[in-house]
Amino acid sequence: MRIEDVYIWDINAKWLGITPYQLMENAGAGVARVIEERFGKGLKIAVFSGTGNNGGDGFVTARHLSFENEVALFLVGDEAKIRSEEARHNWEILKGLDFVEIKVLKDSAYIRSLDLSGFDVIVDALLGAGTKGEPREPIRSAIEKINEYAGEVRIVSVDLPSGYPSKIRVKADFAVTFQWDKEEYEGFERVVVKIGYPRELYHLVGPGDAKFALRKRGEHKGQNGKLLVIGGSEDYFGAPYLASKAASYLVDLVYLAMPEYSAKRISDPDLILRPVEGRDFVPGHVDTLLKLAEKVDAIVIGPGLGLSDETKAFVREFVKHCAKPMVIDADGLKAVAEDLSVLRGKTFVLTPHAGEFRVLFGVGPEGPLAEKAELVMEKAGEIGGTILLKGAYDVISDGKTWKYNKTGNMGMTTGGTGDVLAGLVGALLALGNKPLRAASVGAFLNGLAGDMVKEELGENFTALEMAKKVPHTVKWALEF
Ligand SMILES: NC(=O)C1=CN([C@@H]2O[C@H](COP(=O)(O)OP(=O)(O)OC[C@H]3O[C@@H](n4cnc5c(N)ncnc54)[C@H](O)[C@@H]3O)[C@@H](O)[C@H]2O)[C@H](O)CC1
Ligand SMILES: [K+]
Repeated sequence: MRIEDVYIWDINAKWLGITPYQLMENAGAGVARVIEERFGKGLKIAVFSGTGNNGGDGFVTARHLSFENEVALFLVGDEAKIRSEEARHNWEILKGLDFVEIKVLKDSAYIRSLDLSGFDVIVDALLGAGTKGEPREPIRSAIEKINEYAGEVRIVSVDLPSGYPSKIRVKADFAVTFQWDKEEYEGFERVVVKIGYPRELYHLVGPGDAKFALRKRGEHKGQNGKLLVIGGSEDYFGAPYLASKAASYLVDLVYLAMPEYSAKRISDPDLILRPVEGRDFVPGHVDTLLKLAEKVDAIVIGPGLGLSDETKAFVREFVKHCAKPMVIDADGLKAVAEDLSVLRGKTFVLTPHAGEFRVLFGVGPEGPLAEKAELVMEKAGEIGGTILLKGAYDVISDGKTWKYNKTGNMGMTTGGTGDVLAGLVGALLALGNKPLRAASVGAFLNGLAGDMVKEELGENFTALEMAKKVPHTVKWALEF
């Protein structure tokens, strides 16, 4: 688990109803418990808090320890800077108490004059996962003051030694960190305490994943992703249009390559049409499209292509020579199913439903979620890419880990919802997301769009209404 996961878990935990207040209470209670287990009670304890949530954990720790210990709480910084609601809430509680001595320290010189020799334990809750760069004043002086007592006073850090990973960090006996050890933490002893997360958070896709996936890269035109959608045939033009329309809300430019015969049916100013001659895609179109592919960040290939041998040969030839991240969907899946070797060395997401999964791998995904996940993970590992298995719960795996998505509803069995999904996954790839996150968040937003449309129109809706809901799903996720 990485620090980024902490923020995704906190947001997804809130989505499940586990509030940041509960997490902070459990974090502070956990630190207090470990301190009393290790050092006993009736102690003189100094808690140093910063103005972030690490400091917030310190406020809770101070309150819990004050029940059977003498506690002094030093806030280092301006209390007006205490940012989060949960940290402020715990600060207000502390200020309302009488047995905890509180000092607000803003002046580095004063901090450097402190005498901490009378304390048995110092709790370091100055900086945590939100640290950026070397510790700045007055936090820096507090770190150096605490370090004067390393070896003679017990020093316990909350989450990580403040200042880490810079060299100017608290010399802690150990850190009490939360829920799991983090990959980035090393060089100091950690004690892990749980703070109330359910195991589902390892796998369930939520607004936390979406927030990280939707961070816009630059604000300049054309930096926020370019996507090429390849689809359509003599009989179908709706599918590639739906994929393109949905994607156009997330990326700057969407090129839509279709046979000219059906391209005539599309007139949407948001899309850049790139018709190719004829009625269906054939191998002769590969070079033209590979040239077009050089201009974009990701590709969706498959919606509405049709299943003629020529078209399937076109798909395999294109995939074999394409160097960009690809979503292979719908008829494109049946084309590559005939020769999976074209996927070797590629970056891709396959988006099969159960039937297409069976065509691809000769086995149907049955049974409970965990069994399906194992199968999807095994097949994704075998083909070296990411698979998004669509279903009541979508299951996504890159062969190393797996995710599942619960958004969506039965109204989405209507045609075209898979095209919207393929467009969203392609757009998220084009925004620079890795395939696992692009596929997971694509499934999440697609289902959310379906849920929002159902809210409005009931269960009879079209995929076009879903595509038009995409901006609302993005807004909801970013504001969550
Ligand atoms: N799920 C969990 O693990 C939980 C963790 N909790 C605690 O939350 C902190 C992370 O809180 P956050 O507010 O994001 O950041 P910090 O408190 O670490 O610091 C931000 C704070 O400090 C200022 N700051 C940042 N860098 C510097 C610097 N180099 N010098 C000086 N000041 C700096 C910044 O301006 C902010 O004011 C995590 O570590 C856990 O302790 C939750 O409480 C419970 C769930
Ligand atoms: K800390």
